[in-house]
Amino acid sequence: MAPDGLHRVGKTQEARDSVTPVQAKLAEKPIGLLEFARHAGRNMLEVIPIETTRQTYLRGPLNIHYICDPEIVTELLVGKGRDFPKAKFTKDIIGSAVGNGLILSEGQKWKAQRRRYSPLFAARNLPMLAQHFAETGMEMADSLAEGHGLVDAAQMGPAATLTNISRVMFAGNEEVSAEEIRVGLRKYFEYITLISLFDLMGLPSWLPRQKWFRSKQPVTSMRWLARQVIEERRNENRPEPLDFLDLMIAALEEDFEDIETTVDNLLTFVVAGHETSANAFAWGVYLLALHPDVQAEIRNEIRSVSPEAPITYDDIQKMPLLRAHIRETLRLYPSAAFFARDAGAELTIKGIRFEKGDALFFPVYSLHRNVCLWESPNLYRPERFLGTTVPRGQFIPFGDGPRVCIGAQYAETELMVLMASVLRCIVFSMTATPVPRPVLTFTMRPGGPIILNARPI
Ligand code: HEM
Repeated sequence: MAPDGLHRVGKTQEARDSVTPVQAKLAEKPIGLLEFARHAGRNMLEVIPIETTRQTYLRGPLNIHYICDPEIVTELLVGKGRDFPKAKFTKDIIGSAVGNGLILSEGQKWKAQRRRYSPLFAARNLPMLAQHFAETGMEMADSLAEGHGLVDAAQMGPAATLTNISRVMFAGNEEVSAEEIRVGLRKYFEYITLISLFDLMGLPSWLPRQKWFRSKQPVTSMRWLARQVIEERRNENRPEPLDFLDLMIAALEEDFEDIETTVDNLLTFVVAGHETSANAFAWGVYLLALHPDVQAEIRNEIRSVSPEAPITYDDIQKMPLLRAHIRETLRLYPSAAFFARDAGAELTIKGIRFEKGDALFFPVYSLHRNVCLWESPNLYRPERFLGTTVPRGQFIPFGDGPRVCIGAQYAETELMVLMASVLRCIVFSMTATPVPRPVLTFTMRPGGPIILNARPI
């Protein structure tokens, strides 16, 4: 323990602080509505004012509020504003892909679904899910060991989390092949990544969107595939749940949910859980390549717990440094870098007045790098999350309150198992290829390839 009570990891703090991980380019000057629409569809980070990293509250144009004050964040997400609906534009953007599932539904419909699905994500199911994640992790480690050379971290993440989804949600079907699912999911993700400018501008939903012309075929096919998978598994009548889909079907049988809502939720979990975890994995590997000293310490931690056998849920409970690394990764690169609510009623918090209908923006990227809240916010310091508690509302990669991410523990388990499986036998290092800035469309992802060296030990 260092004299100031903080853990220090690896080399001297100064040596590590000399490297600043890549940052987003936020808007340096106020942006008009047309410019907003032009940039937002390409990269939403470009329209978030840079002041949001220097002050904790900013009044935007029209009825927009940018909120980075932890107390206001908490009051809006957990306190008086907790029932405010998701922003209408979120629904316009992803509604056609995920329907009225858990992410987008409101009121009684949302409550019933949250009650139904919460037990699926409970801690008791995580060891079973971890087994599937470990299988993917071992395969990834083997293929990296064989490849012996340059890798694109931005591609490794999506490949691994897509395999995990196929394993825990679509596995074991005879009628629908794994290849069909893989191709279907890829096209489906291409479709939802195309955020429509009109959606962001809040124009009427009957105006044509660019993505309509790209055809809704991927969504229709994916819904059809999901329905097939559910029906087929339902007919199997498995005595015990072996994966996530079994758990969903048990909920369907016990609670008489209609099958279309189950399809909505299967796709909701696929959408919410694939790209988010994939990006975190990519950024996490990049940060460790940038900080070889921390990488070596984490590797020692993993190997002292489990040198060879598949990583289990119990194993990752004994890896505090790896957990701190995942949290620091999600602070610097929160996959959900921005989310929003529409004020459902008039409310005053800390002297700031929110009118009914106002747009409440939570620019998580800026909150997590705000100079008023964090020491050296742009530097990678996993020890921030070792033995210290961050004030509520200051670190919200998974949101907070009743609509907090239902998959938060699933995601942390997935990320830790994948990282542990790979890091204990592969060393990542930087190359001369520049690292792209983050880009935010549906989630915040690397704006291009992150080329690293991967060397087996
Ligand atoms: C690193 C990975 C992940 C991140 C950063 C993340 C982030 C978030 C955030 C910030 C929210 C709240 C949004 C809001 O309040 O408007 C959310 C909600 C949600 N997430 Fe995640 N998520 C991740 C992984 C997952 C996974 C793996 C699943 C499922 C398998 C999932 C399913 C959901 C669902 C269903 C909701 C909506 C919950 C509700 O409204 O009741 N997420 N996520």
